[in-house]
Amino acid sequence: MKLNKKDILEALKTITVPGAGENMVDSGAVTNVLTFGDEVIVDVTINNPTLQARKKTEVDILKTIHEKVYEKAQVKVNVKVNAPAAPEKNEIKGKAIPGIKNIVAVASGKGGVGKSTVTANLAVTLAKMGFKVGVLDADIYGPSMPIMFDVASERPLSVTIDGKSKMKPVESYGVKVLSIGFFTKPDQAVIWRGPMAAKALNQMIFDAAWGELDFLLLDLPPGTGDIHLSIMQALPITGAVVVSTPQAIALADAKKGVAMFQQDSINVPVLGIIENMAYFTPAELPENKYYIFGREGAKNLAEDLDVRMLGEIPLIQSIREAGDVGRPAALQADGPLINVMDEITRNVVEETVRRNTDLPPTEAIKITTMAGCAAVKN
Ligand SMILES: Nc1ncnc2c1ncn2[C@@H]1O[C@H](COP(=O)(O)OP(=O)(O)OP(=O)(O)O)[C@@H](O)[C@H]1O
Repeated sequence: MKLNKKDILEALKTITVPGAGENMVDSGAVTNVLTFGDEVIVDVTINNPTLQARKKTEVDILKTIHEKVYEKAQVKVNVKVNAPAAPEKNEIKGKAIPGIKNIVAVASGKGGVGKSTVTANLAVTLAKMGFKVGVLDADIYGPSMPIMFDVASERPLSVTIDGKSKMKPVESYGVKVLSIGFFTKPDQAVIWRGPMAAKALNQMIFDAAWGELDFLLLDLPPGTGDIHLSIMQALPITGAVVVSTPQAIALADAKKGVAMFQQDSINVPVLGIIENMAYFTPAELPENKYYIFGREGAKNLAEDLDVRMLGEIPLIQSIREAGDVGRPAALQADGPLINVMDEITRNVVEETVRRNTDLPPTEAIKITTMAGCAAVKN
């Protein structure tokens, strides 16, 4: 069949590119259409640089041409991203920390959704991939990293670096850990309020001997309170990952979490959403998936907010057991979590690289390639 350009343009007038109100032809997003027999090449330019936006544009064009013009048309879509001009001043806030390349905040709107479990598993997976990783547990309401890394009875030692006394993070499974939990008794209610907690956190960052780190994961307290603001003002946060479970109530809070980071005055890029406890898989029936808390809620939320869905973590008994005994489940030799965590971690690295390409380089945003990360190359 010989396709004609006019029919293609008419069909493309029925769809938009992400973020645009007008259809993709009238908005000027479609910059060229070429037809040869049953082949079509569509050049389209979009403003949104995310992988989802590019994929969605491509799929929408493909589907529309197949549905409205010719179902066997061979369609090639060239998506160009009209990258926003690099901001004049670096958007990263706070002082850059020498040696720390990326600070990734792990947040959740609601408590108990598994934010700390995800942080611990992300950390050990990044370390397995060859990255230098630190975890800073800033969850003043329930610091859980000392237990999750089996270092609850340890305390950071003091070391002298360049004549200054510094706090040496405790090391476990190749990950350097500092936690507000090291400075409180386990049974003591933590009633620190924002400024005090922020001061303690500042010390754990600026007065700590982290050494060289590719990633410092920051386990934030749940919610969107004052303490978050203090932390984000004090620290050069590269990007944030938001953890949610599939229930509507958790998703509503996750949405607030994403909105907090995206607020103009904060403007911390959201790397994506991770859905935890996405489905239940019993150990004896590893192929079965039971969506007990609802299905694809986080995926829909990610699409809605136009942020990346980084992956789904199942509800598995061994994840809870591993957390309780202080050996993150991602360290197991195999099991249902390994592939899932590898994929999510790769996605986090990918999004960090993408985000760093869009901003001018600073001390805080140095990872610009994924070279050296064997697992990422797979
Ligand atoms: N995917 C999972 N499968 C099984 N258990 C899980 C999973 N994720 C988290 N858990 C368990 O749920 C409990 C809460 O998890 P976690 O402490 O990580 O939540 P949190 O969001 O960090 O909580 P907080 O509100 O204290 O910050 C823990 O006992 C943990 O082991």
